[in-house]
Amino acid sequence: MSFNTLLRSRWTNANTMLCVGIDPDPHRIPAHLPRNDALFQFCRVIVDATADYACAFKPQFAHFAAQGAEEVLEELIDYIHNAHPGIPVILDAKRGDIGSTAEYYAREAFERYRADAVTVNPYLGADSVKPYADHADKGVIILCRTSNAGGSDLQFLDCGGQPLYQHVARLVAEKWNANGNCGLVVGATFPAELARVREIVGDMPLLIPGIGAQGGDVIATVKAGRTAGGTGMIISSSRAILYAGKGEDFGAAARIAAKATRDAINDANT
Ligand SMILES: O=c1ccn([C@@H]2O[C@H](COP(=O)(O)O)[C@@H](O)[C@H]2O)c(=O)[nH]1
Repeated sequence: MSFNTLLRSRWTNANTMLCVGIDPDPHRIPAHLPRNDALFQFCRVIVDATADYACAFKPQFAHFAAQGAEEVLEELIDYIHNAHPGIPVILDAKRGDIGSTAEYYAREAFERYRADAVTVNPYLGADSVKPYADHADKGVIILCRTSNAGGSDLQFLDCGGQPLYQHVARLVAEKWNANGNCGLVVGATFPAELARVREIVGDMPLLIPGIGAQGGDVIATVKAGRTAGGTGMIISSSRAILYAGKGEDFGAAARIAAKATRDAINDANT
C-alpha cells in the first residue's frame, strides 16, 4: 500500500495525527533492559506501547547510525511492518545530494530500510529530489520551515518578494509533486509560517515536529496546520514520549504520553 493510502487510513480509521518519533539516546535507555539487545528492545516496547495512537512512526537515522546500529534500524522497521502493518514508517534522514547519488539514497531508504517515506533536504534542487519522488508509492517529505531558530538564517532570505521557505513550498506544490507523493516539514514552533505554508500547498501532508520537548503549542499548531477537512498533519513528538518514564514502566509511561498528545491534537481540532 502507498504511503499516502496508509497515512490517510490512520487519520480516518485510527483517528490520530500523532507521529511517534523514535530518537533513541543510549544514555536514556532504561538500565534494566538486556545490555546486548537494549536498543532494539527499547524501541520495540515504545512501538508496541504507542501504536494505537500513532498515524506514523519516525525513526531518526542518526540516532541509530551514530551507534553503528543500522542493522537495529532495519530490524525495527521490519518489526513495525510485521507487528503493525497499517502504520507507515517515515525515515527521518534528511538526505540531499546530486541526482546520481540520490538514486542510491532513495534505494537505501525504500529498499534497504523498507521505509514508506523519507525526509529530504531541497537545497540541491529538483534533480536531487526526483530520484525519491520517482518512487510513486513512497512519500518524500521535504524540509521547508524547520523548527529550529537557526532555520531563519536561510529560510527567511528574500526570494523574489517572498521568503525562501514559501518559495520552497510553491516549488514543491507546483512543480516537484508530479506523482502526488510529496509532503513538507514545517515546525510547530512557527505557527504563523505553518498557516502560510498550508495556504500555499492546499491538502499536501505536513510533517510537523516541535511540540513536546521543543515547546510548540498544540492548539496553535492544529489551528494553523490543518486542512479544510481537518486532516493533513503528521504532528511529531519524540523525546516527550520516549522518555516519559525512566524505569521499568517506560512503555506504560510512553503510552500515556502518546494518548495525551493524540487527545490534545484531536481536542484542538474540534
Ligand atoms: O525542523 C525539524 C525537522 C526535523 N526535526 C526532527 O524531529 C524530531 C524532534 O524531536 P523532539 O524530541 O520531539 O523535539 C527530531 O528527530 C528532529 O531531528 C525537528 O525537530 N525539526
